[in-house]
Amino acid sequence: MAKIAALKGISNSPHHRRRHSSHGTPQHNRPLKREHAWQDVSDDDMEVKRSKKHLSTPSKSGRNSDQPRKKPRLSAPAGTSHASSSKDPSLQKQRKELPIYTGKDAIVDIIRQNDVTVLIGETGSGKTTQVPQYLLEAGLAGSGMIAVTQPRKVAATSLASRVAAEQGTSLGAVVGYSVRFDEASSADTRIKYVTDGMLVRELLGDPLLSRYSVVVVDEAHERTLRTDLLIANLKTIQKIRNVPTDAKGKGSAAKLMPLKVVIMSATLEAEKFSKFYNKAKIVYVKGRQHPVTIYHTSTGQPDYVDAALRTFFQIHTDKPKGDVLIFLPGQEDIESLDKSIQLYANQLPKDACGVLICPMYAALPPSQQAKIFSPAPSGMRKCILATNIAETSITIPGIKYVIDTGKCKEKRYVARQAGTGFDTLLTRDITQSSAVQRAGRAGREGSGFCFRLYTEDAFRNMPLTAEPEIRRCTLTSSLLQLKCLGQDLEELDFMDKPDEETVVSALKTLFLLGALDNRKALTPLGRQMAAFPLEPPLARTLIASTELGCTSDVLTILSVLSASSHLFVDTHDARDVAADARRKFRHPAGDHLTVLNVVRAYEDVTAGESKAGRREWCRRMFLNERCLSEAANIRAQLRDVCAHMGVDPRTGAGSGDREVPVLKALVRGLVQNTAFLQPDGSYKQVMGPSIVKIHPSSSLADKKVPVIIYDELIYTTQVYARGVSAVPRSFIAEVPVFQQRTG
Ligand SMILES: Nc1ncnc2c1ncn2[C@@H]1O[C@H](COP(=O)(O)OP(=O)(O)OP(=O)(O)O)[C@@H](O)[C@H]1O
Repeated sequence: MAKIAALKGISNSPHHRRRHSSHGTPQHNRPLKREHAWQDVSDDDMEVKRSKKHLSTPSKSGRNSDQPRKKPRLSAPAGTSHASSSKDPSLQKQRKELPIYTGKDAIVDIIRQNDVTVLIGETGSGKTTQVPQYLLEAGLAGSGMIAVTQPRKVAATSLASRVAAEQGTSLGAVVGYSVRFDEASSADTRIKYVTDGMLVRELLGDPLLSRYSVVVVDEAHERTLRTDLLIANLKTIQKIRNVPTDAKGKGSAAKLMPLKVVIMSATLEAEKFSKFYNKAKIVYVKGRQHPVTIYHTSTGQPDYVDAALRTFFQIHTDKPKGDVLIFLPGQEDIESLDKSIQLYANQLPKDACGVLICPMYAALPPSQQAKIFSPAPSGMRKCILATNIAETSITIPGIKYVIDTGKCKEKRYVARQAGTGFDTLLTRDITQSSAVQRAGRAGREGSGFCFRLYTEDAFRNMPLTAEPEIRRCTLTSSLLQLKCLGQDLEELDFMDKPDEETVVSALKTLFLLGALDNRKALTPLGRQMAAFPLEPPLARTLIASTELGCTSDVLTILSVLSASSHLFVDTHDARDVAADARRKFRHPAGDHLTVLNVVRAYEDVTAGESKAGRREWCRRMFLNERCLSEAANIRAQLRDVCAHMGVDPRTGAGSGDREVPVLKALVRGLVQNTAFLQPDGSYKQVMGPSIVKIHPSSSLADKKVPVIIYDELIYTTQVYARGVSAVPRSFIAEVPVFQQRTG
């Protein structure tokens, strides 16, 4: 690889030690200098060990893989053996080289003998891809399916592709996946990678998860709210399904086979999980296939974006071939680093290896995220800039170097007073678990390197794992789902109990939406709301639209709100230009109807323009085409759900006055997000103590209107309302809960 000494300001001396001194955002025209003194800690780093193939359990009764199996294998069920003839030999060879392979028989035996197994194995040892296949091949799934849960969509879909390839079948046949708004499965599917949220949703229609004989809860250390809901429910389900046949009685559970639960992670408080499941068996898979050498900086790096930029170019200049994965907390930092790398990369000499930058964050649509898995063109080094979306489970081919800034964004419930509050994203230091997972993204196809932009002491002082989401996030949607299952959040057997304040807030929201009555019992409206894959306020809006005859328009608006990226492209420096370009879409009532105007205009353009033409139109209008195309997909799926529920999704399409019914429907769902104008020009929440301002990106930012409703509050220097519409006061008074108050 050509050296890049010609790059302005870069020194190529290998041991250039200097204290890091820069602050603030990267300055693009400042010369780039290497500034880290790296400390190699791989030899004594406790959590990432060199290859030692070994399997152990803490209990005396556990056998390791060298011992003969006690029980003969069960015969493989129909639908499993047919795949073997077309299995790719090189993939089969790779499977056999994984550390977990030597423990295969022991793992199968332990899972066969125990209702719940906690399996801990280093990153890359083969847990997620192999254990489900071992169980299927050994017949442990019987005639049922194996569900493997993942906290994130991208992991579920990419793992399903890999395992389908290992099984020699097409995706959606023996191996499939199911994530929100996307599914690939069939009657033949035996292993299904699912997001934890999707499995919780399945509970609503099938409370005993009767289609599954094994549920593997992967990356359980993340303790997402949905994982915790699932873990609690699996315990209840096992109590019903796993009793001896003669004690089951004649109910539907009598026909079901026992449910096996496997809890997996590389970084888990195993004892805590084991205790929760009545001393469940713990199995450790030791050893990793390829070593990862870990470096820490000798001093802290307050400007982590700048530090990442320097480290990337140190690697690019000095290190052999191999792609780079950089972990950053959020989209803004990713965009900033993207620009900086681009700028310096453009100064590389013509014969130097080029840089292909691939951003990766949740707001990118799945098709865009999938691009990170494609190989870089020859003569280029791929540099992926990712949030913690790429932290667990996934294998990104080609990644040899990881740069870990040590930062992440965490959702946290900000309570202003009992019963009111909102979730906001805060940047914070990561945990040891995250650091280990991030390092584990290297060393999956060969040896790897991880450059941590924090000191070894900082690593040792990090908490082992993050606080469970159930202790720090809004519980509205989960509470509604539990109510549909006839369960109470307050009574369910959770590993960690939620905060009382958060529970009160969720109960209050559901009561205001009409999902619960004043005895906290589920109403028919609440049950209807839970059937839509939408947050309760949006589901309430959709249901209101069916009564108000504007379902078609409301579906359009909700689809854009449910897309993972924002519709409007607003950079700080071009905000006025963007506002000018989009002026023609602006609706006097605010952002929701403006969104509707944009989608209608986009549909007109879609009808007459090529893909390139549409993209160019979006660029000129400062609109995010990815958001619009994703919204179109979501809309199609919501229409299907509506049709399934007997609601005509076309209601209101093309008819006259759209403004009044659409705003009324939005008020029904966003009733808790109402604020009144104050004499000083700010707005005061009607159902909370917060003083809010309209976000500068809103079409109402410089207007003073008496009453607003909004999609969300965000907390930066102050509390801002985003996605705002002006509504007449009379619309608020029409909401049943207000009528009850005044009546
Ligand atoms: N898509 C893929 N392309 C290439 N190799 C892959 C792919 N997926 C998995 N592998 C190989 O299989 C190995 C095991 O992956 P697997 O996800 O099963 O490990 P794991 O123990 O679950 O790791 P983690 O704890 O990081 O999720 C990887 O290290 C890699 O070598």
